[in-house]
Formats: sequence, C-alpha cells, structure tokens
Amino acid sequence: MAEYNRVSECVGLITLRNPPVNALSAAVRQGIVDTVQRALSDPNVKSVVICGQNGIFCGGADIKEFGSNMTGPPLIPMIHAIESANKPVVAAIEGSALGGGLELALGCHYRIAHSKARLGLPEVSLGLLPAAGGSQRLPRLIGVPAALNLITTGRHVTAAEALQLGIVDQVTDHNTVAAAVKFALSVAGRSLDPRRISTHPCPQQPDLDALFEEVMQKVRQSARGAIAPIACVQAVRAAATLPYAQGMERERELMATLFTSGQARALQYCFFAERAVGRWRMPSGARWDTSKPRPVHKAAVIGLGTMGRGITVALAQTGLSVIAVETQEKQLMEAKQAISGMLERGAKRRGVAPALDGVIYSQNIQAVADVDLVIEAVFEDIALKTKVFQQLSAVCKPGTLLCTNTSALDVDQLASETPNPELVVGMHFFAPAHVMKLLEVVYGPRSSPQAVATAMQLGKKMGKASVAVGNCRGFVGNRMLKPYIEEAFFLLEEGATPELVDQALEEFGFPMGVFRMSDLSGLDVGWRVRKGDGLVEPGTASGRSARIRQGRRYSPLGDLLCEEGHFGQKTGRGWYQYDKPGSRVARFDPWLHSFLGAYRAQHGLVARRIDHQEVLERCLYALINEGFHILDDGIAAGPEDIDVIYVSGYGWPRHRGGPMFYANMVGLAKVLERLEHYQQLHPEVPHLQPSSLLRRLVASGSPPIHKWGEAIKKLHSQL
Ligand SMILES: CC(C)(COP(=O)(O)OP(=O)(O)OC[C@H]1O[C@@H](n2cnc3c(N)ncnc32)[C@H](O)[C@@H]1OP(=O)(O)O)[C@@H](O)C(=O)NCCC(=O)NCCSC(=O)/C=C/CCCCCCCCCCCCC(=O)O
Repeated sequence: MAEYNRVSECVGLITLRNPPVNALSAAVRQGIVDTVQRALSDPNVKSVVICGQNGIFCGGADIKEFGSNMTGPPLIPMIHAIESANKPVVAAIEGSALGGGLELALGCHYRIAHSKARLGLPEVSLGLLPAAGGSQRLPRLIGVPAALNLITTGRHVTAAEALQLGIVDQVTDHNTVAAAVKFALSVAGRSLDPRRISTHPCPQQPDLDALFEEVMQKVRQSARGAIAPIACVQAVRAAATLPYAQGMERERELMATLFTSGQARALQYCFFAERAVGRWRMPSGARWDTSKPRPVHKAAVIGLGTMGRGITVALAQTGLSVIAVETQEKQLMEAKQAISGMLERGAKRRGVAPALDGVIYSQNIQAVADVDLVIEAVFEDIALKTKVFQQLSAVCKPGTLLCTNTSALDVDQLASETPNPELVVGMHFFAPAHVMKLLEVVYGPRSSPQAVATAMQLGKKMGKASVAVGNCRGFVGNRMLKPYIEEAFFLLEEGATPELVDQALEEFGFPMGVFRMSDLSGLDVGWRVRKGDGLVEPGTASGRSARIRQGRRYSPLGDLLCEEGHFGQKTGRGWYQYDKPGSRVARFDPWLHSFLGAYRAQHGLVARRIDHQEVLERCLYALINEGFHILDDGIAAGPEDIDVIYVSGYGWPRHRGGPMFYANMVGLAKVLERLEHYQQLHPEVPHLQPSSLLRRLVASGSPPIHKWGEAIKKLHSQL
C-alpha cells in the first residue's frame, strides 16, 4: 500500500496507494514504515519524497478503522521515525493533506504543495483532535493563534494560505512530485536539525493566558455541548506551555477520552451518512448508479419571493444561466436588486467575480421555452401552482424537468396536472435557499429515475446535502417536526414555559428551541396550515372537549396568539417579546405568562412541575417515532437520510448524529418504553403511539443502526 521507487538516481520516492483518498489504513502505515526504512538504509539514496497516488496526498487516518480493533504500526512512532531520519524527507502535496495526512507531512522536513491543494486538521469535525502530534507540531510551526484557529474549526486552507502561514515551504503550479524531487535533490546533505518541528519551541505569545481564556470562551459558546473543540484548545495549550514530550502525553490523554466518546461515533456516523445519501434508491428499485442524470445548462425559477430569490442565487453561483421569472413588475425590480446584492456579497466572500450576467430577468413565462429545468417557487397555493405547471408544460421544450419548491403540497397532484408526470419532482429548499445546506428531492410514484438523478446531481453541484425522499405530507423534515412542535404546545398547557422548553432543547444542542424558532419563522405560518386543515376554531370554548379536534388532542395556543396579532419577531410579540418588530433579542413576556395562566384556568388544566428530561423525551421521542413511521412507509430509504435531513436542515446537533442515530445510542428499547409510558398518560395523542417498526426492531433484538436496512427489509418481507 506504499510503493517504493528510486528516481533521479538518489531520491527514494514513496507513493501512498489506497484509493480513493490514500487513507492511512494499517496496510498503508505498514507500507510507509517499510519503505522509509528501505530508503534510509539504501546508501545510494540521499533524500526521500513522499506523495500519494491519483493526485491526492492523503485524506488522513482511515476513519473506517476507528470502530474496530486497530492493528498495524501506530502513527505517532511512524511519523517520529520520519522526523528523526538523517536524510531529508519532502512531502509532495497534491489534492488534499488532511488530518493524519497533514500530520504525516508535518513530520517531514519540507513540504511542497500544488497550488490547488487543500490542507487542514479536520479531526474536530469527527469528534477527535489531531493526535498524531498535529496538536503539538502545528503551533510550533505557525504560532498558537493560527494553530488554534485551524485545529478548533477544522477548516481546510488553500495552498496559498498554507504558504503564507508557513505550513508549506513552496507552492507549484506544475507537477508537484517533479518539483518535490528537484527540491529534495537541492537539500540533500543539509543539516536537518532546524527542520524537525518537534524540537522547536512554540513561538512566543504575549498574554498567553488571556488568549486561551478568550478562545476557550468562544469555543464553548459555539460548540453547543460538543467536547472535541474544547479538547483541541487544551491540547494546543499543552503545546504552548509544556515541553514536546509532555505535550504529546497530554495529547494522548485528551484523545483517549474523545476516541471512545459517543460524540465521536455520532460525528463519524454523520461523515459517512452524508456520503451514503448520494447513493439514493427508490422503492421501484431505481438507483443512483443505474440512473443517468440529464445535462442541465440552463435553468429557470418561477416566482421571485424569498425562496425564488435564494434559489436563483444558488443556481447562478454554480455557473448555470438562469431565467428568473416574476409576473409582477414591482416585485421583479425588487427581486433583481436583492438577487444582485446577494450575488455580489457571496462573490466577495468567496473571492470570485459575481455571476450577475448569469441571470436574465423576465415578466413573461414564455422566456423559459428553452431551459433544461424549471424550479417553481410561487406562493403555496395548489390552484396557483397547478396553473403554473400547466403553463410550463405548454411552454417548455420537450423533456424539460419541472420541479416544485413546495414544502407542503402534494407533488403527485401537481405531476398529474401535466402531460409528462415522469418529469416532475419536488426540490424542497430551505430558507435562505442560497445558504441552507439541505435539499429534499421529492419523487412521486411516476417521477422517472432520470428526473431524480438530475435533481440530485444539481443539488450536489449547488453544494447541498441532497436527500431523495418519497412524497407525503411534509415530506421527511416537516412531517417529523409536527409531533415535535405539538408536544411542545402540550407541555405549555401542562405547566411548562417557553423559556423552560427552549432551554432544555438548546442545552441538548439545538441552536434555538422550538418557541424561539417559531418566533423567528412566524407563528402565522403554522396557523395558515392549521386553518387549511380545518383545525382552527373560534377561541371561546373551554374544557377538555375544546382541545380535542378531529378525534385527537389539539392545542389552540398558537392560534390564540395569532388572533392577538402575535406572529413572532416580525410583529415584536410571539412566545417572547421583542424591543420592536423585527428585533431579534427574545425577552420574557409577562403578558404571555398570565395568558398561559388564564388559558389553563379556562380549560381546567392544573400546572405541574415539568423538568428538562420530560421536555426532551416528549419532544424528541415523538419526532423520532415519526421517523420510524417514515422508514416503515418507505418514504426515506434509510436512517441516514433522516439524520442528514435533521442535521443539515433542522439544527439537530451534529455531535448527536441525527434523531435516528440518537435513538440508536439511547437504546431502542428505552425509546419504546418511554413512548409507551407517555402514551398511557396521553392516550388521545396518536403520535406517542409507538410505531410498529420500532416495536418490531426491539422485538428482533434492537439491531445497531447500520443493520436497520437489512432488518427493515426482513421485517417487511415477513408481513
Ligand atoms: C476531501 C476528501 C479527502 C475527498 O473528498 P471527495 O473527493 O469529495 O470524496 P468523498 O466522497 O468525500 O470521499 C470518497 C470516499 O472516500 C472515503 N473517505 C474519505 N476520507 C476518508 C478517510 N479519512 N478514511 C476512510 N474513508 C475516507 C469516503 O467515505 C468516500 O467513500 P464512501 O462514499 O463513503 O464509500 C474528503 O473525503 C474528506 O474530507 N475526507 C475526510 C478527511 C478527514 O477528516 N481526515 C481526518 C481523519 S481523522 C485523522 O486523520 C486522525 C488522526 C489522528 C490520529 C489518529 C490516531 C488514531 C488512534 C488513536 C487511538 C487513541 C486512543 C488512545 C488510547 C490510549 O492511549 O490509552
């Protein structure tokens, strides 16, 4: 797994071979140990170059090995042997040098990078720290502040930034291995002492204590309960304050805690889940690897409200030419200004030219005649959307894919209004569409695999976490959100406060609790949906019967606030109060608390003490239970799909892996037992009734999450 050649007569060239990213598996580590040994013992070899095959240096430790008993030579002594070598060792970095890959390069005496290479220590995003000496060498090489930034964020830097920081010694636009070999020849015989990073002291830093205190505070705030960023700061502190050997000991201790933590398992699960969702499959048997996407060069967006504007920006930023259609002239002018502003700001951030010319604006739907794909983003009204789809079917060239950005309406119904339902899919973006990572690609029974493949590929090009899901009310994300929100309302009725519920959820790791989130997105959104469902009634009735609608428990609390004009941040009043409409700082609202008291009295409810555990169990287990229904219904192909949706679109804390992974960690039997407990207490709440899939999984011995797919298939075949 590491190939050895002698080149230019006296350079030993070691090539890592472990596709696709040359991860440092046991075999690769053994290969490095053997080939380094061979190069150092060959008297004809004066210097050594280490590179990776297929244009990538090394993607780091083999993450797949982490879950198993690790065998093979350990990384730390391997890197130490390279650093202590008596012949110069040069890393030739193409593609990526990440994690253990960069740590390997830091053990080399010199580093040459291709201009397109990216380097970084992203271990923190896997719940770990750079524990092959990276946390001790990098601060010694580039100073404490820069190292802290890289190690606690895990961000990847370009070769140019790496050069500026002093991580690499040279950047080339040409053949990196050839440049490294030339460089290796030029440094043969030079003293290596100054090149051994571990022997350097950390560059002096004034006010070291104040710096670490400030960084620790910032990291704690943004970590939302994640432990790895904090351990990263502690490890860098060891580099700054202790001799290398003691720093390495501290690095080892900190890693020992992280390595076996649930958070590391969750974050590594997320890494693989995000890649797994690209391998989508439909109940028909159609799959990602047998369905060819159609090329999309030109796209159109219909309707330039908030969503349409964001979608236009996301499409234009991928380099597509976009026709942006809005029939109202004033709206069109406003949209044009807003879109140009977003494109300019985005381009400035990314250091590229804004794609302003990529967007053509029109008031006329005829302008979309020759596009390859249309995304409809008009108001959520089935009659209006149906009309637009009929117009599009008449105007567009044959084969144009018709996509709807609906978040709630029936994609199949829209498809059935067109002559070619196989060309219709949902592309459910999340606001703001050019920023949010998530895209649900919604297929109906008649959507062609090619249409799904095209939407999935376009999502990937836009940098979205794209997940293919079946069509149902709310698709995956919003369908699961409904019981979560309903439980939060019920908890208020029973004695909780918005502050208590939000605090429990935010301590769990959500960026915002359910009520702060509701204030941000607007209480009127749900009110409109509930009205459409015939659930909203005038608020004069009292007692239990007033809180049973359509045969199940219902809380009219949100409706009552809306009737008062309390729509959240936009009106300055919601579950909290705000200094003025549009302000973002949520404050305790005494009116709301007396309103809740009066409401409970009117309905004969006696407030009881509710703790954080009950909030978490009722809100989260209700949401998870819906996830099991979704899996059972075949709406999501696997738990990874649900987890990626929740982590990338709904603020589920990544270090908890997503709702289904969390259920797996808590234990399926425990989730089932708690649901049964709450269901007995609240028999009129159907979403607390444990899903039959959850019951069946528990009955079959609660297989681990990576085996659920098999188990679900088996359980279905037994039905
Ligand atoms: C940028 C990438 C490298 C490439 O991106 P792209 O081209 O888009 O391709 P992808 O789709 O992402 O990936 C392609 C497939 O490759 C798989 N892959 C990628 N990286 C890895 C990897 N590192 N390991 C395994 N597999 C990998 C990926 O899954 C895809 O396959 P599939 O589709 O899923 O089938 C991009 O891939 C990327 O960013 N990769 C991750 C980079 C990264 O995070 N690297 C860091 C890894 S962690 C690390 O290096 C840690 C080092 C520290 C030392 C570790 C020491 C371990 C043992 C210590 C034990 C301590 C206990 C102490 C006990 C005691 O002492 O008491």
